[in-house]
Amino acid sequence: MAHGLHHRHQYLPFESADKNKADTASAASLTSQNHLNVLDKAQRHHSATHNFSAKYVPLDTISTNFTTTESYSLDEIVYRSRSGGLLDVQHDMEALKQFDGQYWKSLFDSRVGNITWPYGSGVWSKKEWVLPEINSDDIVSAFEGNSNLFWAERFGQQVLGMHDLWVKHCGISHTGSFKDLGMTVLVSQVNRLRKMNRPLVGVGCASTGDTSASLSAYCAAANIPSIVFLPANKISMAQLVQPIANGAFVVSIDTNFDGCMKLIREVTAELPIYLPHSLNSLRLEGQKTAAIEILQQFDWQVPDWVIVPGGNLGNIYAFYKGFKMCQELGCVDRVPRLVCAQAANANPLYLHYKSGWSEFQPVKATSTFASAIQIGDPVSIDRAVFALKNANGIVEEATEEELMDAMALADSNGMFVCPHTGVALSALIKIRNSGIIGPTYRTVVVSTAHGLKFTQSKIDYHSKKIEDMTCQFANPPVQVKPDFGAVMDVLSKCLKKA
Ligand SMILES: Cc1ncc(COP(=O)(O)O)c(C=O)c1O
Ligand SMILES: N[C@@H](CCOP(=O)(O)O)C(=O)O
Repeated sequence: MAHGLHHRHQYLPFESADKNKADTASAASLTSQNHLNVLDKAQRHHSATHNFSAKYVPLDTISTNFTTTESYSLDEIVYRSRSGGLLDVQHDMEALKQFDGQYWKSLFDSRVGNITWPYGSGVWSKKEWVLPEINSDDIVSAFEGNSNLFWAERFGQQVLGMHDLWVKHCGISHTGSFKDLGMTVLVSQVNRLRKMNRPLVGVGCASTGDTSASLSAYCAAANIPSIVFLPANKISMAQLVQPIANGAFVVSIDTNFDGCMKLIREVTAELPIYLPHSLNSLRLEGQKTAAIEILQQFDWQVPDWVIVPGGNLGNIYAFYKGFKMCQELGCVDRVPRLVCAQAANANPLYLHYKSGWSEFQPVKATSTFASAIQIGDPVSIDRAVFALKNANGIVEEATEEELMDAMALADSNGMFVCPHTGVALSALIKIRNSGIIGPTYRTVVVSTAHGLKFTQSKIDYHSKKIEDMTCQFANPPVQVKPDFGAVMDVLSKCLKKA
């Protein structure tokens, strides 16, 4: 039950007597007295009406510390500030600061593995920092998050001479990508708005394949219509079939992602269809929990570097925001340095960084095996720049050959990563080779989608069918006759090589 996709209250309400029993049971498994105190405090605190809240404010009021009275309730349907800039979700930090860092750390830790609705989700276990005011009954969740932080011991040592390298597998998730972390928040809020009789007939996105998969799954679970605009022939078959299977209205358009994005923005300006992109900062509230989760998984020790592949550029900001909130609320004392990694064929942020952050120029993104980040005009560019400037960040790029080799190397060391993770790993290889990342630095590479969504790229690589690519780590299967002698021959050759 804990791992199904739920939108109804399938667990007992927090205040009920049975819930108290459930809490007593889970509390019994907690070892420290401190945890018991925190659970107790949290329970009292939740039974009383808490005063945690959040609202939309213009992003530039945060990035420039400029004070303004412009703000919007999260129950409003608004994507842009009055001046046309991006919005951000701002939490009432004073209310959150009434509890110290130790309280929050213990509270979040106590909810890991809990089946109490909705806290078993890695996102909703941090509900107070995500969407504090939503009623748990309105939440649509697949108990997303709590993803594996993999110690890439062999890859780290053999390829990079590093012993403290980790891969955060955000793609091992309900629909196979990190988008689930944000989509549970967005679709839950849409569910709430529809219950409030807001005129929303559905939710509609443009997509390179992962946002659409996630949107259609969460909408289907909550019986909310979803519409997806996909660039024709530019996404993997596995990604294409996801929204089709989940009953979305799928429109294939003969353009690229940027063209689809422009169209969906025009359509949502005309029709009561909600826009679920990272342009909509609600999504990032869920995505930021991956950063908090990394800190939890390191027992609240801050890693030195975190490397994130970037496309529409919401996620790099979400990571910054998660780390920053932990610092501001006393859970940790600093934020890690961030790297945003782009495919060289879709590298507007990289070019902007290399120009010393002079005026941003979109690019025409060309075909890349990292198809989900084939984006030339990212909607969250301002967020990304803000995050990188404040996290002493770096932007790096990877050619097709570099990203495919890095993906193949990671796979040959026991992972099965997507090409976007290949982009991040290849950025790491470059930064490590330049000496900026030293051998002992604790480094986390964020893996954003499941490798099984991108098998065609692996098939092309291992069959050495890619034009102008050596495919140096290809491992094609050996064809053998159905004959014992022939099989023994190939085996003895293979064993000699080992
Ligand atoms: C698998 C995958 N990795 C990375 C990204 C980049 O994330 P963002 O658009 O938030 O930069 C995306 C989507 O753009 C994606 O689908
Ligand atoms: N990779 C994304 C592109 C859209 O990004 P979003 O985070 O703004 O929705 C996708 O899968 O569509």
